Amino acid sequence: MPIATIAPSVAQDLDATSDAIDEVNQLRGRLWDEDSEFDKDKDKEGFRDYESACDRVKNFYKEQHEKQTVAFNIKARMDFKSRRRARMGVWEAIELLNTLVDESDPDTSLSQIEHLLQTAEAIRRDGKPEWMQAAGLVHDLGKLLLLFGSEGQWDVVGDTFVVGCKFSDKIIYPETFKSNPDSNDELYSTEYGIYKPHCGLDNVMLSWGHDEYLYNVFKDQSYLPDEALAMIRYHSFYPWHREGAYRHLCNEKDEKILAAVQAFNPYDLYSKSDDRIDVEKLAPYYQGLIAKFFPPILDW
Ligand SMILES: O[C@H]1[C@H](O)[C@@H](O)[C@H](O)[C@@H](O)[C@H]1O
Ligand SMILES: [Fe+2]
Ligand SMILES: [Fe+2]
Repeated sequence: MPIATIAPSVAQDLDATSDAIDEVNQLRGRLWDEDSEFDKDKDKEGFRDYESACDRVKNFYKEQHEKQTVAFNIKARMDFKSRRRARMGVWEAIELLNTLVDESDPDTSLSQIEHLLQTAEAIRRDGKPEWMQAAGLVHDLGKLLLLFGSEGQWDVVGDTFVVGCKFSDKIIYPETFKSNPDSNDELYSTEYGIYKPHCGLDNVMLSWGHDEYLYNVFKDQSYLPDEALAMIRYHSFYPWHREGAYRHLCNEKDEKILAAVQAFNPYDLYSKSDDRIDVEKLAPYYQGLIAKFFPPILDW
């Protein structure tokens, strides 16, 4: 947002130099543009090639698409609300996540900490605001569910989709939904299912996994702006942000947050081919960033 649009009184109160205004705006999530320099020179062909993906990936999606039912999703949300899984800081959580290998991902063999730092570094190099760097740094922390009693990988990782209405053919391996009992349900298999036209994504149940879990953790325990929370919540929702599905369920608010989620996506996806990073060297910078956007200890 241009500086001129800030109320003069606010600027005076802050005794602001333009640098100070920039900083305030960055923290509030106002100052950013959606263009990305970062992926300009990337060869995007090799990413998300599910046709020639290995059996590990194919088997993962077969199981996920069979088991993500409405009934399971209601149960997962009740379970989330009924207990606290851990208490720790964000950096500690990042270190803990490092033990995990994501079976749904055809594109990276790096550790999770490297993927988080690569994503955040790509955002930082592109001069994006601190809140977006913070979103990049934490966006996959929801995979901690794997250590908190998930049923498997199928209820944690992978792309997300809507349950409670017809499974979109824009989801990868759409044929695997044949074995999902909801495909034969007379309500859940219709275009709108349990939803009203343009009811808004806030009122729609996305398949349970690391996005939805982490959004619920951070929505009351962070100082992240709405755009950052949307990046976290919808980053795996490729049928929506990449393939254009589910527009009949979206409202005006969703059209706005779509731009934020799409702006985030290249950093998440294409940073997977970047150079290796030095975790120890970057740790102090990112610990400082964490202190700005999160309480020292959170309930997970
Ligand atoms: O395999 C990946 C991985 O699990 C990511 O964390 C997720 O965000 C993507 O949507 C998925 O395709
Ligand atoms: Fe993810
Ligand atoms: Fe990611």
